[in-house]
Amino acid sequence: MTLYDGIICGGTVVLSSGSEQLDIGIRDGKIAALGENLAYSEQTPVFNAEHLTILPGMIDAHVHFNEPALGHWEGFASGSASLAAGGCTTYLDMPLNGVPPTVRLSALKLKLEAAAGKSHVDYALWGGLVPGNIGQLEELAQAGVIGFKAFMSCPGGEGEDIFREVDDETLLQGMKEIARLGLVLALHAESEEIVSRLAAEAAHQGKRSAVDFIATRPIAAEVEAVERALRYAEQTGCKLHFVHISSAEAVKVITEAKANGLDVTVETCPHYLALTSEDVARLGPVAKCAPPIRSAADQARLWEELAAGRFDLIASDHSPSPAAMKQGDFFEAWGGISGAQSSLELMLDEGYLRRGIPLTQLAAMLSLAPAKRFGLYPRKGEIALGADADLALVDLAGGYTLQASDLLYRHPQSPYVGRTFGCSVKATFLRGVKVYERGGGVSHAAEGAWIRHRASIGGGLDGEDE
Ligand SMILES: NC(=O)N[C@H]1NC(=O)NC1=O
Ligand SMILES: [Zn+2]
Ligand SMILES: [Zn+2]
Repeated sequence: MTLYDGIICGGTVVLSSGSEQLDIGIRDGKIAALGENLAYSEQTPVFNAEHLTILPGMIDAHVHFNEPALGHWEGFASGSASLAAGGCTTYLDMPLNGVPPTVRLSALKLKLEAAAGKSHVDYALWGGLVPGNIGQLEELAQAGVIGFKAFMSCPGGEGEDIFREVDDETLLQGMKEIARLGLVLALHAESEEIVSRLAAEAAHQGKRSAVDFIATRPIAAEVEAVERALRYAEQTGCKLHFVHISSAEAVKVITEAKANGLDVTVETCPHYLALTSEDVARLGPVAKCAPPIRSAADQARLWEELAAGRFDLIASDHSPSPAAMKQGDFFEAWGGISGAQSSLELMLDEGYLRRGIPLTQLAAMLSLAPAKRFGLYPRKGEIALGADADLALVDLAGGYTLQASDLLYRHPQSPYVGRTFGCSVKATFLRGVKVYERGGGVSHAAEGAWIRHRASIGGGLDGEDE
């Protein structure tokens, strides 16, 4: 009889080819068997997943966990616990808003030290492209960052050693270097010229409301930045990934660039799909982010783009701050939404239950595409023989209303508190080990490991990658 370390029985398993009712046999943290009525011994631990749907664990390509230095905003322990509770098994931590930002090798080492032994799920790290650090990119790539991130508009934050937006020359030369290194450049695409001018005008006119803030960051600012970056990509051959795209207009431009042969991918976030500008006005700064959340009509067009398959991936852009910074004047408040724990449930609720978008299509955006784009595939990204047994077990009929006390963030704030979901994550498995079960919470052990970009294994830095 085949021996397994564990079996998950009777769930509806979302494969890349469609959903099937299958047992999953796990050995050495990997998926060792997928089949009906797998045979196992009396000693084998069994998790009964009848009535549950099993998706590949989400890979959240975009979180800000703030360590080193700003662990009181969010940390690896609390942030990763919230992800585990939300069905996410791997995350990609952005090179900001911790201090120092991950823009040189010494900072990457500090980031790794801050993360070691604290994460409940696996993680990979982004490096940053900022003015003056092009000479540092190669070392970061060799050490195993999964790509680089740059801001085309001011990222906010205060202090000396903080992440800064790129000027056009840095962007162009940085793209040349990143093309040479063969990695992807992720871009926050908003035109600094447009948004800073509009913000100054609004301040001058005493405009302070949520609606005023949204008007300072128009869709045109996103489209202009996207178009400029695509021109540079054409010149340099650099692979691009547009993070948190908020408008169908920008998607259209990116789709055309893909058709012209550019290697470019596009992400959106659940908040652009689940909230509208009216919600932002009602909720206040807890729903402030950049680019801002747009009108109901704009949101409907985003869903059309998503249903048509024109978004490559979905990520949370979890960018929290202490509660005091998410209150008061809308323009002064921190820009960033806490959403890490709710991404998968929001996409299943709004995408599958309400709009009938197939589970396989959602899983492709939530897991497979990020794994492929950022060098984690085939180890991660889908439920397949030989892959890590990273799984989200979901009850698609098990609705609930989110309470602040459900949130595992460092600061339990979220624009989704009070929202009723039609489904819920019941359990999360990381490399075959149950790390979360609804009602029982997140396991004490923090066994999440650093995963380096596949192409860098054997490169510069001694890591924990197995
Ligand atoms: N600095 C930072 O995390 N900014 C993020 N927050 C947000 O709302 N958009 C971002 O890019
Ligand atoms: Zn951003
Ligand atoms: Zn971000």
